[in-house]
Amino acid sequence: MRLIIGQVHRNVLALASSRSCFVIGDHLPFRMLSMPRASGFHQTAWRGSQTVKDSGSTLTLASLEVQSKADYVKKERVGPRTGEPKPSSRDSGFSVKPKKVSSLSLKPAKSALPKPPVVKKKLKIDEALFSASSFEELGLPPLLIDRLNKEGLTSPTEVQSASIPVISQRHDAVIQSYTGSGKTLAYLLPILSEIGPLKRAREQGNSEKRSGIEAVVVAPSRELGMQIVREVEKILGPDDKRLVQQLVGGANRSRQEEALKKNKPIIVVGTPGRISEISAAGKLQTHNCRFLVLDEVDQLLSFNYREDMHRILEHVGRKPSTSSSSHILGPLARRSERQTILVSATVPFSVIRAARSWGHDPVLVRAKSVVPLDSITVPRPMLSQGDPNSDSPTMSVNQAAVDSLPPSLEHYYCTTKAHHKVDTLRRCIHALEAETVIAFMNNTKPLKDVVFKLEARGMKAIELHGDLGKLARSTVLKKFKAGEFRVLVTNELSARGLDIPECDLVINLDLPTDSTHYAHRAGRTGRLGRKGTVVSICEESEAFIMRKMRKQLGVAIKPCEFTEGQITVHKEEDVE
Ligand SMILES: Nc1ncnc2c1ncn2[C@@H]1O[C@H](COP(=O)(O)OP(=O)(O)OP(=O)(O)O)[C@@H](O)[C@H]1O
Repeated sequence: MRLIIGQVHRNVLALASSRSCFVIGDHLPFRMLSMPRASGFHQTAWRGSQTVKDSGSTLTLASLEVQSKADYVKKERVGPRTGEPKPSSRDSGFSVKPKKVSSLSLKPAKSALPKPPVVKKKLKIDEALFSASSFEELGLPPLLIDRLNKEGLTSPTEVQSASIPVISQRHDAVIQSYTGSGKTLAYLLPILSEIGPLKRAREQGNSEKRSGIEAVVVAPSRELGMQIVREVEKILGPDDKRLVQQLVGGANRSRQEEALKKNKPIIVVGTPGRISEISAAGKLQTHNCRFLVLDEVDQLLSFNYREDMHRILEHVGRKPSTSSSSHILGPLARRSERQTILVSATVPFSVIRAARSWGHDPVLVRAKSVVPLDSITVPRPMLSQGDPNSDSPTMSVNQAAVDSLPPSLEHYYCTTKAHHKVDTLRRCIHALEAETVIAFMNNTKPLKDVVFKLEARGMKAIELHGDLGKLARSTVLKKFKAGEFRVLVTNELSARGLDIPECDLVINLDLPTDSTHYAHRAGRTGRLGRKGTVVSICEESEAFIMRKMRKQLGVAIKPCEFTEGQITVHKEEDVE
């Protein structure tokens, strides 16, 4: 066995000892790397006491012995003018349903009365995700475990159980696990075990004295960057939260530079542009840095970030493997200089290749497996059998999306004319009785129009895009998370990393450009094993794209329509 991973929970960490066990061979798709997911996940998530529609040629999930909120028939009154169904309460095990603005009113109702407090529903988390061991078993320091317990975090998710020992053993790692599975803490916890006030006590004579920034976390968007900062702050606690510094774009740069000087943070989290800007100005000293994390690495390695990422990779930690002494001292010495951790739900082969060239004995960590990257070979396109387009260079990108989706998600698509999309969106939200909805479009301009149309029909909606300032963006998110708006209409900006646990429906008002983008958008719902539904609304001429994505992602994306306040799921043959 080439790698020693240390004391790890037996059921969780399956370290590949030979290439033949886990290799992605020419005929073995990428997904074969992982062990089977938590069983029964998908089906149990939908058990409820719903009435199921069963109608002749129409296939319902009940006929497949899977119950879904999509299937229950609701005896809803239909609005006299809009023909729109009235929302009814849902028997779904959710705690409380906040009252939404009636869909019958054509204009948003303005009332002089004080606003009733928004009661947010709680979506249930699937316990199968926590089949793994306790934080104690993973060897985290007691102080850190105390802090986690105070935050209500008592057991690690599967990907955390797999990652924490690997990172603690100083391996460079690529962490791949589906959206909402807890990847942020999967890398933050072992890092915070090694640096700062919560770190584990070192054996006598083995204490490394370090000062300055010890970890740099890079994320592609301000929102994701700030979300990671908040996670670190929560763990560090109020007295030590100054030890994490945000370096995101759009915020005041000189204030960030002052804070770096004054607070002497041990960890910085930021966007590539701002980190490299401050580094180039000589205000960010990262030579002693022990950890470099690239969150959403496949996006960070895209052309847009090339120059900034180049600088970051050159300046964070000492350059690996170039000095003659590091050659003499061997891989262990080089390894101590910087640990590189790459994270995403979608890992194309380009990331594996990059990780190999930056890392020392790097491993690929997934929820139930850890394999040396050396054992991974270029995957053959998934669609090679019988697909004439299978040699297209985009295939490796599509391949990356496999296993990126939470198993608790339901996927549908429906077709409509372009000018009826917003109407279909409204019908869909009512039929599924969704309360916290993220609707994605491809461009910024039409977002406002959609918001206007929804508001005009009494559905509280707000837009989020990159043209808004940093403050406006964070205000929008705060209000949406607080339940002040039912629909967030947004673009690709919100597709990655955004964690809004209450989100129960994602809608694609424009189809995503490929299955990787589909996966990240879809992953905004169904977080941490909660229920979630994804509906793509497209034109008839685009339906083939959905069928293609279904193949590429390896999930059922069922054709459906929304009529009379309910969803009707079709057999695929009905629409072909
Ligand atoms: N062990 C745990 N116990 C309870 N909640 C957890 C645990 N770990 C993470 N969470 C919560 O789960 C949610 C999802 O975590 P996170 O955002 O890290 O997922 P992710 O895998 O990075 O998703 P994405 O790929 O979309 O970025 C967050 O709200 C986080 O606070």
